[in-house]
Amino acid sequence: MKFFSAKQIYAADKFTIEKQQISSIDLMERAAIQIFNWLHVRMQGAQVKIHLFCGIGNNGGDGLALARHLKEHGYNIEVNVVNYSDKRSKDFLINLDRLKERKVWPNFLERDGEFTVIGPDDIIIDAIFGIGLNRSPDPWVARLIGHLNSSGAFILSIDIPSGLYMDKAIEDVNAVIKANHVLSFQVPKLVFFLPETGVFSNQWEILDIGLDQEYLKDTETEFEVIGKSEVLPMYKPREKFSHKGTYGHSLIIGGSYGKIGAVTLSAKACLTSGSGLVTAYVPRCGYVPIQTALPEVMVITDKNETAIGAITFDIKPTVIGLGIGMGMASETGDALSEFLETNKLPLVIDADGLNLLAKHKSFLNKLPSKTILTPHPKELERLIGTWKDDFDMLKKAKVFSKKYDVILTIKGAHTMTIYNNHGYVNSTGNPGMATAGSGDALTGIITGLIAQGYEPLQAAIFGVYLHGMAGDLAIEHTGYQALTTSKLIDNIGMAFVDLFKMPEPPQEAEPQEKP
Ligand SMILES: NC(=O)C1=CN([C@@H]2O[C@H](COP(=O)(O)OP(=O)(O)OC[C@H]3O[C@@H](n4cnc5c(N)ncnc54)[C@H](OP(=O)(O)O)[C@@H]3O)[C@@H](O)[C@H]2O)[C@H](O)CC1
Ligand SMILES: [K+]
Repeated sequence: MKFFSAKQIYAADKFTIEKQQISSIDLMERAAIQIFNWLHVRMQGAQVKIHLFCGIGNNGGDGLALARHLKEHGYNIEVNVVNYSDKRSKDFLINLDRLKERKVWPNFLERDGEFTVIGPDDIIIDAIFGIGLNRSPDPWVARLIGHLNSSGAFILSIDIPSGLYMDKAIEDVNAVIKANHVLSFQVPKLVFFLPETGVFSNQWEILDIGLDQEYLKDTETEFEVIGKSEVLPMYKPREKFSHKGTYGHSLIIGGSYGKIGAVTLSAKACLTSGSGLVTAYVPRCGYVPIQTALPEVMVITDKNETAIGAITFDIKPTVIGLGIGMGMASETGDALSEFLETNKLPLVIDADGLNLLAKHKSFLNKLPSKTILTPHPKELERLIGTWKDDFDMLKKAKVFSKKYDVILTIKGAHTMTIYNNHGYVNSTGNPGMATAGSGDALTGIITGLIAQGYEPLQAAIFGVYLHGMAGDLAIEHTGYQALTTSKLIDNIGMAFVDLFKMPEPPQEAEPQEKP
């Protein structure tokens, strides 16, 4: 699914209105009915106090239309118009009239007014600002937002938490609604996925308001979210008349004294994701542990006992995963430098491999085209320098990726793969995966996919998805706390199987009539 800019969403509205021969008020009504149905299915007429806070634009219009439906179904509502501007939208005004016709009289909140008291068991509907926010809210609106956030009431935001911009960072974190749930129209918003802004949408879901599918399909976007429907077409079925040579030979290079486990996990994940053969290249101290833990994996040892001192081998691997548990010894740096001089094989580089690249920036020029780098934010900072905010980070990551022609897979709650000015944001995974060795497993999976013939970009995107899905399947039995990387690896197989499972049918809501 793509992430559209506010401008593209407005254009989609316009296109839909023309093509479906409807008016903008009809689209707003669709949106409001969808939200009403969502609430009605859950509340079943319960008389909990619902405070609606509506701006003066179309987000506010959605809120007023919702208020009308709630009133008609006997809900206990109080409507507040947050009067932050005189420039009221046409559809806001139409809905204000429709509400007054039903004898609902909103409170108009002004700069110096008092705010209503809200109990912790009440519900707040946040329809103050939508995707049209383009400057900091006035201090009194920020104060109102603070008042709502501190009420303890459940906050349901319409489209986007008020105070979040679509395409830039927040100036004042106290002037943003902290939503318990967001009902967003038609398409997800990138800000739900970025670390600094994602915290304002605890949970979110998309409501289909019938924007033109053809328009959405044909419009190019910079970022997209990766789910099952994006990765399924990438899957390469196994041939009946194939053998282990068909699926490539992965070489995992890394390890140092005390960190041989990292290579063990990576090699196991690589094998489990389907690599035909896997060899580990480790210092001598790694020989016995890996041979004992992983009988399927072959081992080549370095001349050194405790840290890699030369990367030379006489096998012909398809792809190399490099850096896990490798340490930063100067002789390891020299070995990497020498290896990169002649290496032509595809590379996946993680952990200390990345730290060595950051320490010796000249190494970056020696990487083969489309090398995959898998940094966590701290490793990324060592590579690209500091950033002001998430948007600045994405800009710098794109520049770096272009400069060195590398694929950047930036690990986080929503791991993002950046290449060729495009960003792929992963949707699988969970907080349990913040555990030792999780990144080592990811390197192994991506390496294993390249071994099987996946293009590097596809391997990075698909590998991140599978890794997250394996973690999601594993926590069904472990919970977050007890999830270990070994258990995640045990679920890689089921993550492949899950690709072919049909999604659960959506819950049917009671349809509502137009006014
Ligand atoms: N296709 C869809 O997704 C649909 C979405 N709908 C809803 O419409 C909103 C977007 O509505 P819009 O009217 O464009 O914008 P807002 O409601 O977010 O804001 C209203 C205006 O407020 C002004 N503005 C912006 N920032 C500030 C500020 N800090 N202080 C005061 N005023 C501000 C701005 O106008 P200006 O001319 O003054 O710049 C905004 O235009 C979307 O989020 C959905 O909820 C439709 O209902 C259906 C289709
Ligand atoms: K909102």
